[in-house]
Amino acid sequence: MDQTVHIGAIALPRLAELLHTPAVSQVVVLADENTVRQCLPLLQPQLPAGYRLVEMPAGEEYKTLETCQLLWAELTELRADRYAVVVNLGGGVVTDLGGFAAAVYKRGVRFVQVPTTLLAQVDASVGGKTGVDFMGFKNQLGVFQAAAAVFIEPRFLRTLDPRQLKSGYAEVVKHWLIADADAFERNRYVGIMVDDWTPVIEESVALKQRIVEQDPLETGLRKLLNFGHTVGHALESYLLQQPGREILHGEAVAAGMVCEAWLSHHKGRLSAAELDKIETFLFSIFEKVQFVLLETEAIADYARQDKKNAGSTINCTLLEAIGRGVYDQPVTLAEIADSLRYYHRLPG
Ligand SMILES: NC(=O)c1ccc[n+]([C@@H]2O[C@H](COP(=O)([O-])OP(=O)(O)OC[C@H]3O[C@@H](n4cnc5c(N)ncnc54)[C@H](O)[C@@H]3O)[C@@H](O)[C@H]2O)c1
Ligand SMILES: O=C(O)C(=O)C[C@@H](O)[C@H](O)[C@H](O)COP(=O)(O)O
Ligand SMILES: [Zn+2]
Repeated sequence: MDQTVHIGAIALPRLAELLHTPAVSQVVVLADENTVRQCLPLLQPQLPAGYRLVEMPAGEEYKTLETCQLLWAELTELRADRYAVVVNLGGGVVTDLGGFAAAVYKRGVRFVQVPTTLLAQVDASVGGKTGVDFMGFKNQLGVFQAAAAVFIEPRFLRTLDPRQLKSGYAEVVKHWLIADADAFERNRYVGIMVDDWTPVIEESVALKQRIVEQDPLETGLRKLLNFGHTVGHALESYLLQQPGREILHGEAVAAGMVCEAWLSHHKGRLSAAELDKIETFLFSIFEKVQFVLLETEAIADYARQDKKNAGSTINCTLLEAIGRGVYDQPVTLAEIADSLRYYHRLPG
């Protein structure tokens, strides 16, 4: 998967070059209610006159097929052809949904990603996974489709809520844990008090791209990028169904990484000392996700829909060491529930 990623002050001018060519018939910007207010003003000078804006409500609960229809209706009313370009301006919800909707409209129009959260800049906008949630399961419908290009402007992060910044940081930590022990060591005393995110974004994107290039369709190696997500998605999916118990994707992944680090230790792969190091670090940044013991089975049950599974075998990505992930490791539903009980017992 060949995907050009522009990072820094050069990004938005490069996007303008792409959009101001005769090969582009129409430009449709998809943004959510917050990125329209907070991010569109920075992007606007780079857009051609006559672009159309589609505004969607913000939040994971709107990452649905129904919301895709807003974009499909606008494209259809515009009679947009295959030379149209969809510009996804927002966090991972907008980039996942907008990428999917563009990939399906007339069997595919080009889209570009302009990620505005840390999570979308270090992870969601890169690598071509697009999709929406369905029947309570995360990213249940989707396609692998590379964006025409990705334009990352770290200045967007200036208006981002600190809780959202932390959520994105979980995916950065995930990248270190699966493939970069040195970065974990260098950064574990820094935390999220970062002035300029550019180097962190550059390193994370490069690491993700190295993996995606080798396995764009997730037949093997790419499953490393799913560390923390077997349990993380189960927790996120479960809590999203519970009114008033909102959880952010990165918060669920952080909890999932603790559980899956424990599973790695339980399976004899990861040392107790490294498990402790990971836990200590994650709890220095993330608050504990709250659930009651009675809920563990119901949460674990969501893992039966994980996309890495083969038949009834739940395949998890585990760690052999900090910086060394290993994929396709079978775990049982009972072990997943045990990992949640372990997490529940931890102080915090
Ligand atoms: N495709 C992938 O590879 C991939 C990778 C990781 C996560 N994801 C998906 O990404 C989604 C989470 O993305 P997210 O954390 O960006 O959430 P999000 O898109 O919901 O954005 C978080 C919130 O921040 C607001 N916002 C966005 N940019 C802002 C800015 N610059 N200033 C102020 N507010 C801003 C949004 O309106 C929203 O309310 C999940 O659905 C997850 O499954 C996909
Ligand atoms: O890019 C990937 O591959 C990932 O797994 C990145 C994850 O951080 C991301 O949350 C992804 O959307 C998960 O995909 P899914 O296939 O488990 O739905
Ligand atoms: Zn993720």
